[in-house]
Order: sequence, then C-alpha cells, then structure tokens
Amino acid sequence: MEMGVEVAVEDLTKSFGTQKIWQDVTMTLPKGEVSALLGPSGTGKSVFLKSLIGLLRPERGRIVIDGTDILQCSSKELYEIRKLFGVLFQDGALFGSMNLYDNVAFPLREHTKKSESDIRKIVMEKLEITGLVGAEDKLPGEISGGMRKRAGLARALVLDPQIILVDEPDSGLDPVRTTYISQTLIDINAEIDATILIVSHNINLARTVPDNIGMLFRRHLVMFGPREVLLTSEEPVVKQFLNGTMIGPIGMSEEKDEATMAAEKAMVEEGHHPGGVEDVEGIVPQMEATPGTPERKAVGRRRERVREILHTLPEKAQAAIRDSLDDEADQYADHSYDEYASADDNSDTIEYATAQQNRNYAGADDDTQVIPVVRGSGYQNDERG
Ligand SMILES: Nc1ncnc2c1ncn2[C@@H]1O[C@H](COP(=O)(O)OP(=O)(O)OP(=O)(O)O)[C@@H](O)[C@H]1O
Repeated sequence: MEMGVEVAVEDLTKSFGTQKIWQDVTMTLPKGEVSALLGPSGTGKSVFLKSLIGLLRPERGRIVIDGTDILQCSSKELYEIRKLFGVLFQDGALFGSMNLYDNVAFPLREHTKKSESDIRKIVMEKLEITGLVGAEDKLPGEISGGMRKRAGLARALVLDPQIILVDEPDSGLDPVRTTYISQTLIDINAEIDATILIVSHNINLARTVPDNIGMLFRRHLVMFGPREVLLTSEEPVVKQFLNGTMIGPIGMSEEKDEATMAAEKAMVEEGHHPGGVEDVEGIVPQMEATPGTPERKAVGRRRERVREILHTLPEKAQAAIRDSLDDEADQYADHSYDEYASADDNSDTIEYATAQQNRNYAGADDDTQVIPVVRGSGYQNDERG
C-alpha cells in the first residue's frame, strides 16, 4: 500500500510584484495525516496550495517533499514529485468538453501506459467512492456543483496519490453534502494513508475533520499544530474566525483599524447583533472512518507524535489532548484491555500508564527537544525562553 509522505515547509515567502502574500511560513504536514489550512478570503491559501505543487514559485524558503526541495530541484525531479500529488481545485477544474468518465480517466491516459480495460476498473472504482456511478456520460456543464467537485476528487485519486491537496471542498455545497465529502476524505485517508491538506473556511469541517489545523492571517501563519491547539486557542483572530462574528480583528477588507474595531464594539454593546450563531468553543469529536474501511493509521501515529510534543503546546491544548488520550484508554479498557496493556510494556495498568504519561508531559523541560509546531502567538517564546 502506498503511504503518505511528509511535506516540510520552511520560512516560505511569496510575493506578486510588490504585493507580499505571506511570509516566513513554516509548517510540516505529518505523513499520512489530515491537515487543514484556514484563513479569511484572500489570505493566500490557494497560492499556498499552488506553491506546494510547484505551480507558483515562492521567492524564499524551502518546500521539502520526500527529501527533495522542490524550489531547488531540476524540472525533471519536479515532474517526478508532482506525480505524488492528487489535487482537487476549487471548481473541480474539469475539461468542459469531456464527459465525467473521460475526465477521470485523463491522468491515467496521460501518465500511464495502462490498457483501457485497466483504466476502466480504476475509473469505475473512483466513481464508486465518490458516488458518481451512473453519471459517467454526463458533461461537467450538465451536473451540479457538488457533483463536479466529487468528479474532481475522483480524478485526483486515480494515480494513487501520496499527497492530496483539496481547495475548498465545501464551496458551493450544502451542509449535508459538505459532511459527505468530509467523510469521503477521511475514508480515503483510511484507505490509502495519503497525506491530506484541505484548504477551507468551513468551521464545521475544521472542527471535525483534520488532525492538524493551521491558520493564515495578515500575511502570516498564525499557528499550525494538532487540532486541539487551534480549537482551544485564545487568539482573538482565531476565536472570531471560529465564531464568525464581526467583532474582532478580521474585517470586510484585509486590514481593520482600531477605530473601526472600537465603533463595532460600541454598536454591539448598544445591542446590535454581531452575527454568528453560537459560541463555538472547545473540542468536538473528530470524524472517524466509516465502519468497514481499514483502520486509519494516522490516528495511532498522531497519538505518538502528539505525546512527544505535548509539553511544547499551550496549557489548554495539553488538557484537551490528555482528555482524549484518557478517553481512548477508557475505550481500550472497555473493549480489549489486554491489547492495550501489552501495547505498552512499561505499564501494568491503564491508570499507571496515564499517570506516567502525565508526569512525563509535566516534567518535560528546557533540555527536551522543542519542535516548533506552534508559530507566532507567543507560545514558543514561553517554551524556548
Ligand atoms: N497569479 C497571481 N498573480 C497575482 N496575484 C495573485 C495571483 N494569484 C493570486 N493572487 C493574489 O494573491 C492573493 C491571495 O489569493 P488566494 O486565492 O490564494 O486567496 P485565498 O486565501 O485562497 O482566498 P479565498 O478564500 O477567497 O479563495 C489575492 O490578493 C490574489 O489577488
């Protein structure tokens, strides 16, 4: 089985002429995990995706994929690296004059020497996964936006990608279809263990789908790390984004000045509705792969990874992660205690294992390796002193 590869981005800066889109972006998409990049419109999320596949060229920094820095490598190497990717662009980017079958078959005909009967097997399998069987003969113009999206996803999958980039899977979709496409992405991750990056501004999706979340705002990556970090963040920009209210640093245009912020705050204090529906706070359970799909290997890998970096995270995120580790331990206790106990040679009981982990986390200090997952926002200063 194919296995996702890590994508490491270091100090990446991209401008168009004199317009700086973002600068000093550093993050690592852990192999085989699902990550999401959030941010208000126009912050350069699509530009970031296009940079990852080498369609746009940042002027500074590194993008290391499978050991190759794609900003330094030859065009031949870049061509090879690109084969690792499956990309779902915002509008599906289908060829208007080809029916869905031919659209989905296109990468196979273009990049492989497979026979038409092999191609048929693969195409039908991907159409099945994305719920499009029966629509093979339709032209993109004859189907709904949601179907076009799913066709784009089917096409992104045909070459068994190890990295899947998805630009706004929810745009133009109703909430129910958005959940279905989210479930499909999680299931695909379980099936092929690909590294997935989803760009979105959908809060439900952000809260329930990814293992890791980052956010771009005002030309910077505000943070990137395990989902618990952003979902428990006290950063005003993050809280405002999650709640969708007008109160906070995000305005209609890129920059909101102090005077506007004060005026809006005063209006709301006078009783004006700030927008948004509810106070979105804390962690909700993450979606799981559909019963019957293989176990999602990212879950176990992430658990180990997050344990190691736990002490570098903000307190609230640590607490949320400990809670979820405890819940998992309880589940194991319910179902197969023996399996869990034998998985950790040092532990006699679950209580002991958990207590010991907590001590490890609490006691970890300056001489431990600090992995900079949380950018900006001062957390790392606390850690690094
Ligand atoms: N090829 C290009 N040449 C010049 N400017 C560009 C180019 N592509 C994007 N931009 C600019 O980069 C900025 C970020 O655009 P981008 O589409 O990445 O934002 P986004 O965060 O994906 O927004 P949205 O959520 O609305 O899709 C915009 O100001 C856009 O005009």
